[in-house]
Amino acid sequence: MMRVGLVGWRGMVGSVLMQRMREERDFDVIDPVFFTTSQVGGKGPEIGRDIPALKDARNIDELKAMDAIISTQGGDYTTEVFGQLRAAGWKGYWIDAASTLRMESDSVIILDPVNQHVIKDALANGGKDFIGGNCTVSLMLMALGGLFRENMVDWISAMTYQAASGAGAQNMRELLNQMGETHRTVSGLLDDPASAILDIDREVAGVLRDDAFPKSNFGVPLAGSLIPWIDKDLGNGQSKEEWKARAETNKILGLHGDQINIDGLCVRIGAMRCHSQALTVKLNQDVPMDEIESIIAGHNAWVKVVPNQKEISMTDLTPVAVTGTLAVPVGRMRKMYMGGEYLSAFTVGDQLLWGAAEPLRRMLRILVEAQ
Ligand SMILES: NC(=O)C1=CN([C@@H]2O[C@H](COP(=O)(O)OP(=O)(O)OC[C@H]3O[C@@H](n4cnc5c(N)ncnc54)[C@H](OP(=O)(O)O)[C@@H]3O)[C@@H](O)[C@H]2O)C=CC1
Ligand SMILES: N[C@@H](CC(=O)OP(=O)(O)O)C(=O)O
Repeated sequence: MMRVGLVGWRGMVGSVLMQRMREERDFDVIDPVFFTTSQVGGKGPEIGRDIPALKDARNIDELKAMDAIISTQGGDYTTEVFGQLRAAGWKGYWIDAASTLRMESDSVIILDPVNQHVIKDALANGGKDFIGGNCTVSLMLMALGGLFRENMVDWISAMTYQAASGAGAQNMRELLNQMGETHRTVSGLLDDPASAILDIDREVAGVLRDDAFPKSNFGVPLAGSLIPWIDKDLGNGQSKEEWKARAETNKILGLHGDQINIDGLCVRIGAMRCHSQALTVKLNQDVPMDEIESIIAGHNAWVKVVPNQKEISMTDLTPVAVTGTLAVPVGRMRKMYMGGEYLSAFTVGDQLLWGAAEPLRRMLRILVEAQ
């Protein structure tokens, strides 16, 4: 059995990974070794059998004994350890959720329902570094994979509505604290049916703008508001999150020279762990809607076409409907006034599942099956 080192398993992405690996009985087909940066000698996660005490995630000799390592520990850890490991002659497979190595020429960005061919080619050519994609990009490709497979996409504009979880566990907590604090301020007025809504609104605006409002993680209020910037400022008017859409999509699809243009605006909203995106797709040709829907629906087992009707869009095409599931609904699809080649679509996906953990465990399965 492959000896697989797991680093970052108790973090938020790592915990979702552990849950999925237990559900899919992945631990039955590997020999797992759990690492930590802070609790060496401590107890690892429950996987249904005895496992050794936690090993030191900075001990290169211990890491070198692994056939594969999955890291959900974060980019700083990857930066610190990966180079040392390779320099020490380690030839194992490195599977990582962090963005650090994504655009390296030796790396493949993994999303096997979309790019199994790219992954298989890399393995056949001795590829060892398999990196999970940006959550927003992976979820967009899971939704529209059929259009890409049929080479129907000319360009896409993506307007995103990204959940607090993308910023980390502390940010999810902060969002809830912000919601609670906001409600607390006006709960007396809310209880009084005779109170004026504009008085309530004034109180809410006051608390959101108060210096004491809990915002140390986001820097600004997210509850009752939004944040129209995610990740670094690239200095050209674009955020790094926006830059990833084109760069990563083309790499995932194995296209060279950024053949497909994708650009847009990335916005943080007060959802917990589902990212949503409003997409304008410029098709290469005017294809009838029923054909488009069947191409999209037939691409993978998780994408679900939601009819473009009010009721079902409100129930099935939301973060609340999708959270904690692998389903990737795509709906609000119609041709736009601009012409038959312009398709509008809206999609939602759990950014901790397909957006982070799921592609990693599936890559491990691909490696196990290739043994
Ligand atoms: N959040 C996201 O949406 C996405 C994140 N990623 C990548 O995954 C990386 C990890 O993200 P995320 O899982 O959110 O990070 P977390 O902060 O939840 O966990 C990272 C590490 O922090 C340590 N840690 C310290 N205190 C605690 C605690 N109280 N509970 C749990 N862990 C603790 C653990 O390491 P130890 O056991 O060694 O102390 C853990 O593995 C990111 O840096 C990013 O590179 C990728 C895609 C999406
Ligand atoms: N930046 C994403 C989360 C993330 O971790 O992205 P990346 O893996 O590309 O750094 C978000 O904030 O929603």
